[in-house]
Amino acid sequence: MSALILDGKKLAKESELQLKERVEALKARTGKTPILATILVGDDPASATYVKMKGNACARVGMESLPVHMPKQTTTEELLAKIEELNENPNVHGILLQHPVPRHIDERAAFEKIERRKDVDGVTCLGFGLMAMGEKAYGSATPAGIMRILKAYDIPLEGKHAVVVGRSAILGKPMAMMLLNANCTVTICHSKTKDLEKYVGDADILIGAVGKPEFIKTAWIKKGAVVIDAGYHPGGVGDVEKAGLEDVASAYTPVPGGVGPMTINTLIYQSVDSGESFLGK
Ligand SMILES: Nc1nc(=O)c2c([nH]1)NC[C@@H]1CN(c3ccc(C(=O)N[C@@H](CCC(=O)O)C(=O)O)cc3)C=[N+]21
Repeated sequence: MSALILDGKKLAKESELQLKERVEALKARTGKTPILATILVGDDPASATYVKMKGNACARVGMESLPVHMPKQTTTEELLAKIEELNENPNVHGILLQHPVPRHIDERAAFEKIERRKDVDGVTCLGFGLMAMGEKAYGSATPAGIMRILKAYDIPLEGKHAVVVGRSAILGKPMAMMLLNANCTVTICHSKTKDLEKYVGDADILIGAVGKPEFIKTAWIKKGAVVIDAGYHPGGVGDVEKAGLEDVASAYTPVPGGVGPMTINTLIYQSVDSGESFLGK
């Protein structure tokens, strides 16, 4: 059986063409460019790579990024002060704080400091709460990107059993709320779940969001399920076992080339939207 490949890389490319036009139109109208500030604290090489990829994506659509690199010994207070400064900078329309920050920093406090209108990565409690209530807010980039993939491929969601494996603040939890808002019946599984295989085996839509390489085994998955893999591990390994996946899934996101590119694209998409709302459509 050959499963449908949910090609996030292709969708992100297509979206970039549209965003480029919107940015050009905004520039023509206002003489200004949307600007995304990207904050990297410390020098984790993987995080540095992701932040660089986000800056490159800004450039491809004609936006600017304002990279802020802070040393690993930065205190919570120093980070909060930097975010406050970016909140007050009228030229900055979006703020990304790359997760994870060094352990001694209060990451939640830092996320919460981001002004609501500039929370284009959807990491604040207020943004989460509004989204969960079905109000307008920028969604957390990875789950919002996943929803855009499901929509682009017309994957039916209503009444389907969606199983989210993982419950992190910027992935599993918002993912569950987005799927619930799309009328899925949602189960959230996590490290303390007993009989994980049973839940995974009942999923029509399976979301791997645990952050453990190939933790979810192909043998557990129901025939015909739609499998979304939000895991990213060295060597192009996801949270879902690769071997045999295309024989059991009806559709799946590849790693790489699936959720990752749409995570970045969603950040850019929401940044362009924010730029438009600050500068005037
Ligand atoms: N505040 C915050 N927001 C995030 O959205 C966020 C974050 N922190 N911290 C880390 C995770 C991870 N993440 C990825 C983004 C793109 C790829 C991606 O595009 N990967 C390529 C492969 C890239 C490569 O390794 O060459 C792909 O899947 O095709 C992966 C991972 C965003 N995250």
